[in-house]
Amino acid sequence: MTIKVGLASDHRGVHIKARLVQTLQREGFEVCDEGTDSTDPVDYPDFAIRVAKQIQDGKLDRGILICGTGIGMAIVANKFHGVRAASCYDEVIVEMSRRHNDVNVLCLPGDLIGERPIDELVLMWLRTEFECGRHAQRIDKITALDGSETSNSNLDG
Ligand SMILES: O=C(CO)[C@H](O)[C@H](O)COP(=O)(O)O
Repeated sequence: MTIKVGLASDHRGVHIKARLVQTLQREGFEVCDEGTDSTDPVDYPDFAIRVAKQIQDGKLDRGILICGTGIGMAIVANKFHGVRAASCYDEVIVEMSRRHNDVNVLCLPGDLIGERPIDELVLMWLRTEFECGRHAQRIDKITALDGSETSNSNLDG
């Protein structure tokens, strides 16, 4: 089954996004490019929302968001149910984000990652499986927090 991947960036990640769109299409992924498409300054929440909402709604399997640090994108994306977003770029952290945390939205720091082998890093992330096992019950506890912001007995201790 073809994996559907949504990508979005702000002005600081637009060049990396353009490169990744081409790489992922070449590698056989179904790619949904949600902008931005120029280096004109934009607000990263507007673009994180476009991808995170589709993950929440089951229309995309994975998301890749790029801003200067990856942090703002991750903060926004994690507001959406079922989204597990993390800002990472180191090879070990990127791999672990899949194996232990089942991260489904990879947030990249465009300001830092320009010289790194970004294609290999992202392809590795897309192809690394969640280990399940003991990690699955932890993900279940995270998922249980979705929608329970106002009366959350899970946070009482
Ligand atoms: O990294 C980011 C958010 O986490 C943004 O890319 C960054 O804050 C944008 O800053 P500026 O408007 O100065 O380009």
